[in-house]
Amino acid sequence: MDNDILKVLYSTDEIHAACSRLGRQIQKTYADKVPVVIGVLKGATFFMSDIVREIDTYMEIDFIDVSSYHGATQSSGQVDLITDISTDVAGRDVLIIEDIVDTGRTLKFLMTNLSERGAKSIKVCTLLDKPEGRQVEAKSDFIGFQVPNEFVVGYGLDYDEKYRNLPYIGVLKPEIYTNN
Ligand SMILES: O=P(O)(O)OC[C@H]1O[C@H](OP(=O)(O)OP(=O)(O)O)[C@H](O)[C@@H]1O
Ligand code: HPA
Ligand SMILES: [Mg+2]
Repeated sequence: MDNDILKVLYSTDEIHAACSRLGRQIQKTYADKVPVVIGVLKGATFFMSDIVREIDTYMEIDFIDVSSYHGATQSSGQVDLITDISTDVAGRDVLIIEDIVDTGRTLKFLMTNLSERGAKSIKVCTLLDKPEGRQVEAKSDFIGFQVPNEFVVGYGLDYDEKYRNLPYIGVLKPEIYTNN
């Protein structure tokens, strides 16, 4: 897999340091609350499992599976809800955990969906923010890194469902997706 990577953006150690930093910020924000922390599948799997262990407060965790890239490097423009959370979020403080905010469509969909169900507050923590990709407004409260407008993979992020298990985050060589 390493041969398919143009450049490494964030090493395992840098990702771990970002999780610690974000965890401290989140812990302060929710010190006297019991948030519902929702990981967005599949991309946020590894980030979710690492970050919640950096936050020493009571919390509940749940997962929601939404999809819009369907293995491609461009958003289909349509966000599909594959599997819903099982928690009732009415009146609850919700923290969404994302791997990346790119066009902003997934986050906008989630914010609308969760606020319609009566969440008391909704905050967003994303490991990666790609502001140049934005098509709709979407703001995060806790951000690990700002990435350039390139297609990135690893640590949960996929191309064609692959590369999620890379332990670092890198830019995929364009010939990998332009040849397919
Ligand atoms: O800001 P956006 O342009 O909406 O992109 C961000 C979303 O896209 C990816 O999910 P994807 O649809 O690829 O599903 P996956 O997590 O299962 O790979 C990623 O994990 C984010 O959830
Ligand atoms: O750059 C990206 N890489 C992988 N998945 C993504 N989903 C949105 N943007 C990206
Ligand atoms: Mg994907």
